[in-house]
Amino acid sequence: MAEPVIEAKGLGVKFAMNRRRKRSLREMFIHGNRRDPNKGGDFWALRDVSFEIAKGDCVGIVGKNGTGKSTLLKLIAGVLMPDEGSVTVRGKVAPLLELRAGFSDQLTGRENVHLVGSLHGMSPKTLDERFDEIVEFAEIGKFIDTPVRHYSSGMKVRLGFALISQLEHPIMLVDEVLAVGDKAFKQKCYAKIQEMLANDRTMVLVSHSEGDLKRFCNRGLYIKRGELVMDADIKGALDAYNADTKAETEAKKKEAEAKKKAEGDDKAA
Ligand SMILES: Nc1ncnc2c1ncn2[C@@H]1O[C@H](COP(=O)(O)OP(=O)(O)OP(=O)(O)O)[C@@H](O)[C@H]1O
Repeated sequence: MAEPVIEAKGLGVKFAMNRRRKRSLREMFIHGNRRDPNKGGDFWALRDVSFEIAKGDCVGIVGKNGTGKSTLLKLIAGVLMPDEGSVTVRGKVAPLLELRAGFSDQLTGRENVHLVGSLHGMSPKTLDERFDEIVEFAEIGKFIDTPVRHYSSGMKVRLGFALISQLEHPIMLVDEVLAVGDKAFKQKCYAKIQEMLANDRTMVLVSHSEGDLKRFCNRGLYIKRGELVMDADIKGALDAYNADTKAETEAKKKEAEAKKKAEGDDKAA
């Protein structure tokens, strides 16, 4: 049997709860330059996550906000190192993470396309040949010579997608990108992704859109509080996630009703 393209074994990442954020002047004035010890400490954003992804698979990662989906993509992309376990990726990765392709705000769209394209291994010749196609796909027009900091989030995503989808790398990582584009752009992205998957590429997609996940993915990983609780076909993973969400909503509703009733009983007494 062929080796998996992506292989995660016992993956774990922990973050410092209160470490990386700089303090505002106001907070420094109130608290001094000391950290609040109660807010410190580490927490595991992902723990003991193991799975294998075969060539040609399109895997959707589902789960609530803050459960570790983007963290998992960053581990696969190699931009984050695990604290436990390992991830082996066999092949080059085209990453479209965090609604941008790694663009620098102060550079123009044109400069970014050349810089980021070459960082991903595109030759100057290929970049020149494909430049017009990239700009046309992104519908950026004359704004290609404007610094990216003046772009709307939709424009950044369009240019990022147009560039990264030109890479011929066998593995594509996509984080919530499809949520940002307008309807017409989404249709173009769908067609492009279908084309890439038809060419036997492997894709890992993080999305909160059930429609997008069902459209592309044959498999689903459901992550709950940093743990992989379901590795199944996409319908199975979504069904498990939806069932948990429904149960949580009902439990919260019951809790609120009980609280309201107790308050009413107190008033009546
Ligand atoms: N660099 C970091 N430093 C500290 N904590 C982090 C860092 N990156 C992520 N986290 C925390 O790790 C947890 C998982 O974050 P992650 O972005 O992976 O969640 P997610 O499932 O992708 O969420 P969403 O659906 O909202 O995008 C969250 O609690 C988040 O606040």
